[in-house]
Order: sequence, then C-alpha cells, then structure tokens
Amino acid sequence: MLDSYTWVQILGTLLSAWVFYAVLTKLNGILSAFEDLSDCPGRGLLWIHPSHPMSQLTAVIYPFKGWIGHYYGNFAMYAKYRSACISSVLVPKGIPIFWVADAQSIQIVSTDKTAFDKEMGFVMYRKGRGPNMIASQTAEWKRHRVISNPAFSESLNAVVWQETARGVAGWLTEKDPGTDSEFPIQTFPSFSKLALSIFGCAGFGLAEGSTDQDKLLKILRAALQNGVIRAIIPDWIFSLTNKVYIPVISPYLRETLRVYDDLERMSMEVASNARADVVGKSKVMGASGALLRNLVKANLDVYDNEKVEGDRIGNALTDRELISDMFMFFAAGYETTANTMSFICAVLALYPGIQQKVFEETKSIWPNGPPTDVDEADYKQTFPSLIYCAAVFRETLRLYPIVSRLGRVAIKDTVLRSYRLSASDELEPFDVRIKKGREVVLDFAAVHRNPVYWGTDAEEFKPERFIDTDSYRWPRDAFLAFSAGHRNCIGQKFALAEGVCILAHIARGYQILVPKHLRDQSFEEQKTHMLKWRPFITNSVINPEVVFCRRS
Ligand code: HEM
Repeated sequence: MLDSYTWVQILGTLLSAWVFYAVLTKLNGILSAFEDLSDCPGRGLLWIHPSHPMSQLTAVIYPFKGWIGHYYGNFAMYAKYRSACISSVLVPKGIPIFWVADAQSIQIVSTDKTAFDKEMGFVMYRKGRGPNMIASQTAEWKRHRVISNPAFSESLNAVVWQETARGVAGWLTEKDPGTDSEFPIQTFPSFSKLALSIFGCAGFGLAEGSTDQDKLLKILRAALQNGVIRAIIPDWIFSLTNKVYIPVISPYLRETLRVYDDLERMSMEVASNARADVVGKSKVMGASGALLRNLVKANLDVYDNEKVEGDRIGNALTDRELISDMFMFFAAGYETTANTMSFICAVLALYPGIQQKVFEETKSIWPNGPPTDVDEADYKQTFPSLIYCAAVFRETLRLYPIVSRLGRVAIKDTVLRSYRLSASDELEPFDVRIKKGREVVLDFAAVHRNPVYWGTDAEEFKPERFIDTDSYRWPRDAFLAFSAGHRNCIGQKFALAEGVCILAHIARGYQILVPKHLRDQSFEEQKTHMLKWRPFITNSVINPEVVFCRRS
C-alpha cells in the first residue's frame, strides 16, 4: 500500500515528465520551423499570430519597433534584410510565417487558388454571426460572391454617385454654422454617419429616414467594437457568464450579446421589408438597393424546393447567412470609407498646396460651385474628369492603407519566387519554399512603400504618381489597398465613386485646415498628431479633428 507522500511523488514525476515532453516537442517544432525557413532572411520570433484579434489590441507596443511584424514598420525590415520576402517563426504554433512586400508574389498568392487560400483561423466576422462572404473559403465563399457580384455594376456606381452628391450636400449644410467662420469637424464620427446613409440608400435601398440611422450606427459601432472581445473570448465563457453572475464580467459580456441580438433584430426588419418588395407586395425599396434584393432573392431560394435539394442549396442563402452578409456589408460599406475620408482630410489639411490643386480641378468642372441637383448620368460625365481627386484618394490609401496586411495559407507545397538586393544593389530573384499549412502575410503597407515600385521618394505624399502620362503608367499591381486576386474588395468601385465625390464636393466649397491648437507646432509635429492611427478591424485615425472654412 502506497502512502500519500509516495503518491504525490509519483504524480509530481509524471507531471514533470509531461511538461518536459511538451517543452521538448514545442522546441522541436520551433527548430524544424526554422529549418523550413531555408535561406529566407529575417528569421525573427513572433509570439502573437499576425491575424489574431489580440495582435490588433497589442499593435501599438507589440511586435516591438525593429521586430518583424511591427505594425508601423512599413518597408523598414525588408530594407534592413535587403529582401522583398522575410521570415519569422510563430512560437505558439511552431510554424514559419513568410512576410511578402513583393507585388508580383502577392498577385500570385492572391490568384493561384490551387496553392493558397485565405487564412481563416481568426476571421472575426464569422464568430457569433455565421458564415458570410468575407469570412468563408472555396465553394462557400464563391456562393456568397456569385450572389452579390451582379449588384456591383456601373449602374450601382451611378446610384452611389448620385446618393453621395445628395448626402454630402445635406451633410455640409448641417455642419456649417453659416457664419463665414471656421468650424471644427470630427472626421470619423461625421463620415461614419454620412457613409452609412450612402451605403444604406445605394446598396440596400433604404430611403433616408426609413430606418433610424443613428440607432443603426450606434449598434453597428458597438458590434464592431465588441467584435474583438467576441472573437477572443471562447463561447463557453459567454454561456457560463450568462448562467452564473460574475461581477463586472457578466454585465459586460451580456451587453456584448445584447448588442448582437439588437443588430440581428434590426437586420431582420430591413430584410423583411426587402422581402415584401421582392415578392411584389409592397414598394418599400426604390430604384437602388440591388445588393439587398440579390441577397434576399437568394434567401427566398432556400425555401424553393425546385432549386434546393437536401444539403445542396445551390446559389441560395440561409437566414443566418443572409443576416451575416448584411452585417458584413453594412460594416464593410461604411467603416472603410469613413476611415479613408478621415485620412484624406488630415492629409489635405497638412498639404495646402495639394489641396489647392484639388480645388482647382473641382473649380474647372463646377465653376459656379458644386451642383445641388445631380442625376445618375452625372457619374459618367463628371467622375472621369476628377483625375487629381482620384489620385489623392489612391495616394492616401497607399501611404495609409486601412487594411495593412492579410493572411494566406499554403494548401500544398509550393515555391514562391521573390527578389532581394545583391551586394552590387541589383535585384536578384530567389525561391522561397513554402510547405503546405505554412502561412504568408501579404504586407500591403510594405509594398506601398517599396521603392522598387514607387521610387526613392516612396515615403512622400505625391498624388501625381497615380496619374498616367504618355511615358508613365502607375504600377497597378503594387497598389493593394483593395487587396488582389479573386478575394479583392467587391466594393472598390463603389468606394472610389463615393470617396471621390465626397472629396470633390468638400474641396470645392471649403478649405480644410489644421486645428487651431496645432497651428503653432512644426509640420512634423502636426503630421504626427493628425496622422496617428491604430489598427481596429480597419486602421483608424486616433485624432480625427480638422477645421473647415467656407470658400468665398
Ligand atoms: C476605401 C474603402 C474600402 C477599402 C480600402 C476596402 C478594402 C478591402 C480589402 C483590403 C478587402 C480584402 C479583405 C479580406 O480579404 O479579408 C476587402 C474586401 C471586401 N470589401 Fe472592401 N474596402 C472598401 C470599401 C468597401 C465597400 C464600400 C464595400 C461594400 C459596398 C466593401 C465590401 C467588401 C466585401 C464584401 C469584401 C469581401 C470580399 C471577398 O471576400 O470576396 N468594401 N475590402
């Protein structure tokens, strides 16, 4: 008979052996991950997965400055290692991660469906709401995309143009105190409301005022803000804190669930109005709203026995998928534009010379001020002439992309050809061997500052680089603000039409200035303050204030 002391000794020995074995296995995994890096330079250590929501929460401090993966590093680490592909090992998973700032490699990774797929481990949009376009892969993703694609046509862009012109005029009237003096604008909150209203009208056919925009915006913001928490905390903790009251934690997590319930209820309301419209029982929706109509039609098909057999749902959407796609589109359709416009306003306030050129372009098109009554045909007539405005829009997204990086996973062993600088500063190709299951980070922020594509002045804000001339064509493959390949942004033309229209209307009527409290600071200090950002689902400016002053 063993006494309790002996039992403790046996259990202690077994536990130590298990810990020893676990540490050895982990170490072995990390060492073999280093072997898999072959001669790809960098070889850094990473403790948090670059796509994990936690990496957004820690972004400001970790990965540290000078480490591979640092959120604000741009091209610096690639320049240091003289290579467009660098490597690191993710310690918790014991796998290599390859970081790519090479436009051609990114095009290959984004288009070769047989070799790479979207990295889905931590896609936040999926959790708690179900599958949608942005958070699915392969056949499931294709179904969502095929359903939505036809809505993203030139006619939608024309509707977007018209709704934006109307929306921005109303927005400016509301903001302008009418005293001929300067007035402050909090860019992100203001543009959020404007962009949500434009998306609601153009994409979902929601006539202005048909839904409570403020309420919807509040719920969407809360859902996005709690999205990181929702994604990080396991479902069982949500269930537990729902059943057992834990002070501070239970109220917070219950509030998170309530926000999602409210959002779901609101989306159902919007969907059932659209359903009535699709089956011809009411005329709630106007000429716009093709996107919501497509989603709702696909949802009705789920109940159509001729189109759906058993598990095969063809090109139909279940109720959960419909709600999930609606949330995803709402979020993607306003947050992205609001953040981009906030960066644009900050940049224009900082660079008055560039702002003057935008003004002159808009003045040549609208000598008597921005039009008050715009129809859909105006898109075709006016948009192509706003060349400098479009260049400002793209140049802002080049230096301040609102999505700086995305993950891909290799679905088979593959070889990626990248390049590095030789001792004589020549570009020399080299092969990066990537095994199945290994991950690649498409580092858009780094490509956007890679001098191979953008020249030695890549760090400078220069919209002209996005204007083609007889002897120059801007490098399309190296502009990745909307991602690349088949998983690129479905709404990029929508966003361009909307962003250029907002920019042109503001610049024609108003000067955008640096806030008063920054005026006695140096340009660099103003720039650091106004363009400070942090990643939060999309990258957001931290100090979103500028000043508008009506032009005489
Ligand atoms: C300046 C504005 C915008 C930027 C910079 C932007 C950028 C991006 C990027 C980088 C992606 C790839 C995301 C990923 O793979 O995880 C993406 C995907 C997507 N975007 Fe945008 N976006 C913008 C505006 C919009 C708008 C206005 C809409 C809707 C009307 C939209 C809808 C989507 C959707 C649905 C996807 C998922 C596509 C797929 O997975 O097939 N975006 N966007």
